[in-house]
Amino acid sequence: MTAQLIDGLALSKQLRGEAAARAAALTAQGKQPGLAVVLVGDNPASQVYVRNKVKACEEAGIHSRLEKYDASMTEAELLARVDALNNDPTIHGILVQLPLPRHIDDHKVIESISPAKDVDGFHIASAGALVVGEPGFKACTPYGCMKMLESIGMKDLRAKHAVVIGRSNIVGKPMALMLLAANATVTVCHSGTADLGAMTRQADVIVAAVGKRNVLTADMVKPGAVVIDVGMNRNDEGKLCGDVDFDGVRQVAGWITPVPGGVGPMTIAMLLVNTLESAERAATSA
Ligand SMILES: Nc1nc(=O)c2c([nH]1)NC[C@@H]1CN(c3ccc(C(=O)N[C@@H](CCC(=O)O)C(=O)O)cc3)C=[N+]21
Repeated sequence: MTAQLIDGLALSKQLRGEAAARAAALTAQGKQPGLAVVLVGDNPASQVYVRNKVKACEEAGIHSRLEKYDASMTEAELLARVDALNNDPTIHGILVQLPLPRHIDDHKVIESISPAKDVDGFHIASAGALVVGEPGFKACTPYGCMKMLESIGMKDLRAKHAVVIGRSNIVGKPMALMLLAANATVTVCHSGTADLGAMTRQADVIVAAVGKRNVLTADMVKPGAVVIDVGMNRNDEGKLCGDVDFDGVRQVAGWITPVPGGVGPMTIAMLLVNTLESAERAATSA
C-alpha cells in the first residue's frame, strides 16, 4: 500500500478561488485589498518566489505592489519604506521578502511592520497572539500545513501525537503551537535531539521543516502516519525536493505531501487569505 497524496496545488487553487470571491466583494465596495511585496537585492530564488506571489494576487483580484530595491539600500531607507506602507490605506498586507542583505537587521525591519498589516505573521505581536490563543495573523507556511491536515479530515488532533522536526521562528515553532491549538500532543525535535527516529516512529503526524534532504526516511515512520514536507532543497540533478525521502516514505505513510506541489503553493494561498482578512477588518472598522 502506498500513501495517498495531499495535493497542495489543488487545495491552494480552491482557497485562492475563495479568496478571489472575497476580494471581488470588497472591490465592489471600492475597497480592493492590497498587498505590498518588498524585495531588496537580487537573490534569484527570492525573485521567483516574489513573482509567484504577485501573480497569485493578480489572479485573485488583489492589488499588488512590488517594490524592488538595490542590495545597497540602507536599513534606514527600508524602514522609511515600511513606514510609508504602514500609513498607506490602499495597502492591507506588507511582506518584506527574507533573507535581507546582511547589513540590514531583519528583526528590526519585521518589528517595524504594523501588526495590523503583518500578513506573514512574523511580527512579535502575531507570534505572541498565537502563543496565548488570541486572534492574529498566522505564519503562512504552518497555517497552510494545518489546512492540509483539515483537508484530510484532521482538523481536531485530539489523541494524536504530532512530531515537528525543526524549531525555526517561521515554521517549526509556530507549527508546534498550531498543532497544540488543534489538541495534538506535540513533540518538537531538532539538531539536539538524541534519537530522531525513536521520536518520529511514535508520531501520527510528522512535519519535516529542517531544510536538509532525507531527514525523514521510511524506517522512521509509523505505518499510516501523515507526513508533511516543508523542505525546499535541490537534489544532485538540481531538481526541487523536500526534507523527506519521498519514494521510501510513501511506501509506509498513510498520507504524504509532494515537493513541489505541496506546502509551497499553500504558503502563497495563506498569504492571500491573510491579506483578505486584513482588508476585511479594515473595511468594517472604517
Ligand atoms: N517574508 C517572507 N515570507 C515568505 O513567505 C517567504 C520569504 N520571506 N522568503 C522565502 C520563503 C520561501 N517561500 C516560498 C513560497 C512558496 C513556494 C512555492 O510555491 N514553491 C513551489 C515550487 C516553486 C519552484 O518551482 O521553485 C512548490 O513547492 O510547488 C516556495 C517558497 C516563501 N518564503
